[in-house]
Amino acid sequence: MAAVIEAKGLTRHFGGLRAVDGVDFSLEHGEIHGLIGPNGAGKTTFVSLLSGRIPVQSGVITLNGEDITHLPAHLRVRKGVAYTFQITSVYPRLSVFDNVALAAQSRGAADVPAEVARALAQVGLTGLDLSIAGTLSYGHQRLLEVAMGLALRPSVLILDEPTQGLASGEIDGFKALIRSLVPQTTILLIEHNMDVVMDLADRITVLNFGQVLAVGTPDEIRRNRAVQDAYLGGDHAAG
Ligand SMILES: Nc1ncnc2c1ncn2[C@@H]1O[C@H](COP(=O)(O)OP(=O)(O)OP(=O)(O)O)[C@@H](O)[C@H]1O
Repeated sequence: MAAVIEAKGLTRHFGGLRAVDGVDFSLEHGEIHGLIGPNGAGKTTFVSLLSGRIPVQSGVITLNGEDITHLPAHLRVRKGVAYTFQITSVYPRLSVFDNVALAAQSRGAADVPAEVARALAQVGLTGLDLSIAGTLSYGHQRLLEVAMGLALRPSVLILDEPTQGLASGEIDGFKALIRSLVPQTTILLIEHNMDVVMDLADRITVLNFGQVLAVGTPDEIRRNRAVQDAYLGGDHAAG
């Protein structure tokens, strides 16, 4: 498999804090790649660097071989990299339809209503078009966020803790959704729910103190001693 996104030596410090510290990373076409690590390990900062939400201090990011290290976030979206970040990206006073329509319009979709219907069907929110987004359950707002990401028709979809707030009965549906998206869409998934990430991911990267602790299949990661130590021992809580 070829890399769709590659990062080399990616670094972002906040003052003396090494949030992301020389990370090498490769996202292969069509895979579901889990990104895990204890709280504060640098996961959100790392994907924010990939999406262009915050600037890189040093290192290089390539997308299909093209250097995008300094490309503004909206141009990365246009090139197919969509990052659905925490719930703040949903407009709570707008309808479900309008939220997804904004995303579809932003990439110049020809038939916005059809695009909205497609994205809502993919995440299982059909029928809630006219609901005001802010009145949805938290779990449904997370799915709405995914629908907004899908309306961008991304080749890479970065999801930051998408199952947070989902009821356990909704998690199976979410897993089926993610599986239905690959291989057309490549998925990078920050996930605290170990069962979800172990079940879904083809490969997992573990960050710890801003650095890559391990990369491997779920089985390899489960058996990795350094990973076990980072989660079970150490001086910070498990994520
Ligand atoms: N804008 C910022 N200014 C200063 N420090 C920051 C900033 N953003 C993140 N940090 C710090 O960088 C470190 C990495 O944070 P980050 O949110 O990337 O970790 P994370 O692995 O996503 O954590 P969590 O699992 O808790 O979401 C933390 O110590 C955090 O406090």
